[in-house]
Amino acid sequence: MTELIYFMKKLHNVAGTKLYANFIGMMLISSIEGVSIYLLIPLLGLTGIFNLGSLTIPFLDNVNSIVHQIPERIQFVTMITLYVLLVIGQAVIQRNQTVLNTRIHQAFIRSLRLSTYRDLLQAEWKLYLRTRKSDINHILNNELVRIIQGTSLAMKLATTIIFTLIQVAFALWLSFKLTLLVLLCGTLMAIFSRRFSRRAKTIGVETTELTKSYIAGITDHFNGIKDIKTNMLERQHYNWFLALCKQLESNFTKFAKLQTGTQLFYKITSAVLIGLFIYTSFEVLHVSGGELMLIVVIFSRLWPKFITLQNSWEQIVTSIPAFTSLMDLQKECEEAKEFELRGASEELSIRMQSDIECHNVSYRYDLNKPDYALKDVNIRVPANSMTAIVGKSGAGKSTLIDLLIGLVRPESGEVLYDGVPLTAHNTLAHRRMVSYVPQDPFLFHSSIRDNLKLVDPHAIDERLWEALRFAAAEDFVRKLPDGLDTIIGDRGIRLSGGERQRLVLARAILRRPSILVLDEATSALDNENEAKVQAALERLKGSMTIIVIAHRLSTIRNADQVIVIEQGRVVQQGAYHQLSSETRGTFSRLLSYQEAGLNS
Ligand SMILES: Nc1ncnc2c1ncn2[C@@H]1O[C@H](COP(=O)(O)OP(=O)(O)OP(=O)(O)O)[C@@H](O)[C@H]1O
Repeated sequence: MTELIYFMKKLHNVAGTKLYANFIGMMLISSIEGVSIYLLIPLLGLTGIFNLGSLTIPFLDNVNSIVHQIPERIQFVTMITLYVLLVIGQAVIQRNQTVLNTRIHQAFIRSLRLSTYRDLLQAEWKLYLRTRKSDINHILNNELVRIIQGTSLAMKLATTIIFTLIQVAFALWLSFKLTLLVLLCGTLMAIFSRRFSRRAKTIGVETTELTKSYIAGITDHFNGIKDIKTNMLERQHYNWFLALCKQLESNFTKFAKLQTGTQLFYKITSAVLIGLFIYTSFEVLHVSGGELMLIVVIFSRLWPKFITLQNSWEQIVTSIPAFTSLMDLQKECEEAKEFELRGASEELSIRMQSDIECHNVSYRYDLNKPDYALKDVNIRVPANSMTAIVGKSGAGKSTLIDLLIGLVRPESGEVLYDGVPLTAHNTLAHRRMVSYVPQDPFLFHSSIRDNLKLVDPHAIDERLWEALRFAAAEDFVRKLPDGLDTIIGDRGIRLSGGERQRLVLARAILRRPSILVLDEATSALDNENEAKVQAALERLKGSMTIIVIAHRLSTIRNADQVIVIEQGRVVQQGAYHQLSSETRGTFSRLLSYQEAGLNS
């Protein structure tokens, strides 16, 4: 319930006065519907089906006296015209209200999408270390839709409640005892229906879990489709998918069964009650035909409202787990917030002058476990030089880079830029100096030009070619039929691994960073292209700080400094030739493994 109120408040903030207009529209539609049905009674009276004058009830007395003021020859036509006008009026209002309702809900979904997306962008890297990307996709796709459905239903429910109350008041005026009896039955039914609502909530939780698994599964499978195809894993994945689809089907069927079960229950009760009322009225109380008609009208107007209320409530309850998912994600984002997107400067404001240092830096991914990814690290990365970080797989190289660029914060110790400790306040200003090239480059399904201009939307073609030349990518781009306008596919799938790496390197250079970080960024290059990239990096030395992680040690021969990490600790630090001459050191061992053709 708290979740529902929270999102209704958000809806109110987005829609403002339009929400009231929408509400009034819904009320008008329901009122006209009610009035036009009650108008049928005098209409039927005029046809002579029963005698209006025989009824001694206030509403019909008033209507009767108004009807008798109309000249007799046009009474019937006037009543029919009034009825038709009311129905047309209702249809016109209905159309406008539907459009307004769509506008409100589209604005609301946009606002939720934008705020969630912004919160995610503003969150620290640590949020992404513990959250599955597919869960984020799931919330931004499925759960948002369920939230909109839930809030929309809540609005309708509020209108139904108000309208039911008006109808109850009206019905009480027409027949106090009968209405009281209907209300009593309704209350008993509502108490009995609580078990339906509890069941609806359980189904809702199951829906969230199943759709989450669905999105996670298909994301994983299609990310790893090459693995699936090359290892012939299609059958296993198909069987998994089949089982999940069956569970989803069963979940939706369960909800449909629940809803129709509630409806059936209410309808059966309604038939039994109406039968009982008619029997008692006719046989025991000996009421007239007109009053019996009234009983049927009241009952047929009021009772379906109880069914609608119960059904809407069940649907709202099933969407509550979606509300909770989004609220949890928002809370996590808020706790992990590292900056405010609005007003954030795009400038590469600072340039590093002296060095980056780590003072006794230790880091653990999981504070509840004893294993440190890095322990007591003390290093210095001088400005405008090339530093290489080497070590076995899992030694802690990428973690060290993440700490150096402020993506994660040390558990203890400090990272300093030009002697100033990196803090929550200045991290982003420093990170703007960095261009990072990962091992698995990130490219969009768009043209080469768009992918490059992502970092500098105003860059002219000449600068794009210059960056491509630098990254040894000019030749292959020129050979492509559409050159810079070539569409490169999902994550650049239409290019080779080496071509992708060179494109991302060109993009990194285009930014003219103060610090260039290459995390295994040349691993997919052949010897010729690697030599070209090395020569380019050599030219850059002196104008920017270059930090390189490389498994292939030949690529770091020109480094000014090599840092060797083993099991999270820095075990050697110095110039390439100095370290290679320390025969008992880790670096010499790594070198000899590679020379012998073994993997480190
Ligand atoms: N997101 C994570 N959650 C938990 N542990 C992690 C995470 N990322 C890395 N680790 C652990 O931290 C340690 C250091 O990992 P890191 O990725 O820094 O090694 P690396 O030297 O870069 O390895 P590689 O050369 O294989 O990329 C490893 O033991 C790894 O299992």
